[in-house]
Amino acid sequence: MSMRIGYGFDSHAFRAGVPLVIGGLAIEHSEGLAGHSDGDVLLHAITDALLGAVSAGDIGTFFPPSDARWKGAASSVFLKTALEEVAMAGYRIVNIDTVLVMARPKIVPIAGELRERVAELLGLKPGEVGIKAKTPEGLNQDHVAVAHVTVLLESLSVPEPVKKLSATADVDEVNQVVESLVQGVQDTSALGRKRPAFDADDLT
Ligand SMILES: C[C@@](CO)(OP(=O)(O)O)[C@H](O)COP(=O)(O)OP(=O)(O)OC[C@H]1O[C@@H](n2ccc(N)nc2=O)[C@H](O)[C@@H]1O
Repeated sequence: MSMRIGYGFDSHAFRAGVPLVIGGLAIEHSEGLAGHSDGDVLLHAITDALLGAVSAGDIGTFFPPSDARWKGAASSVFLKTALEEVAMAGYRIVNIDTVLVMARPKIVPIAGELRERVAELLGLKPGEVGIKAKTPEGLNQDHVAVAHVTVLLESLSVPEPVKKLSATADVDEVNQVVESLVQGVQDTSALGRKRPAFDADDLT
C-alpha cells in the first residue's frame, strides 16, 4: 500500500453584505468572505490539499478566478473535482486535519456541525476530520479568514475476487467483471469531463 500527503492553504477577506459559508456550512455572521466564488476558504484549502496529494495542480489551474463560469460558484463543485482526481489516481482519503485562523466568528461552538458537514462532503466519518481554530494574535489580520489543511491518502486496494481472477485468467469471468465495472461508470465530473465511453466488447 502506498500513501501520499497533501497540504492546502487559502485566505479571503471579510466583506459586508455577503453570506458567510465555511466548510459548506452557512454560518450566521455580520459579514461573509469576498471571492470570485462563494469564498469558502476551508473548502478551497481542502481542494488544494487533495490536488496536491496526487500532484494534480491547484484549484486555480482547474477553476481560474478569471473565468466567469465560477463567479458565485458553490465551492463543493471544486471539491468534487479534487475528489475525482484522487479517485482517478487510485487513492482514498484516510483523514484530514484543518486549522481556521480568524478573529471572528468563534469556531468552537459550531465545530461539531462543521466537522459533520465537511465529513459528508468528503464521504468520510466525522472522526476522520479535524477542525481547529486560532485567533490571529499579533498578525494584524482581523479582517481576513485563513485555512490550512493537511490530508493523508492511501492507495485503493485491489479487491480479493479481482486478484484471484487475475491469477486464473478465465476469459468469460474476466468479461463478466469488466462488463460490471463498465456499467458502474457514471459521468459525475463537476467539469463536465466525460469518462471514456468504451464497450466491454472492445477490450481484449
Ligand atoms: C476558487 C476560485 C474560483 O475561481 O476563486 P476565489 O473564489 O478563491 O476568488 C479560484 O479557483 C481560486 O484560485 P486561487 O488559486 O485561490 O487563485 P490565485 O491564488 O489567484 O491563483 C490563481 C492561479 O495563479 C497561480 N499563481 C498564483 C500566484 C502566483 N504568484 N503564481 C501563480 O502562478 C496559482 O497557482 C493558480 O493556479
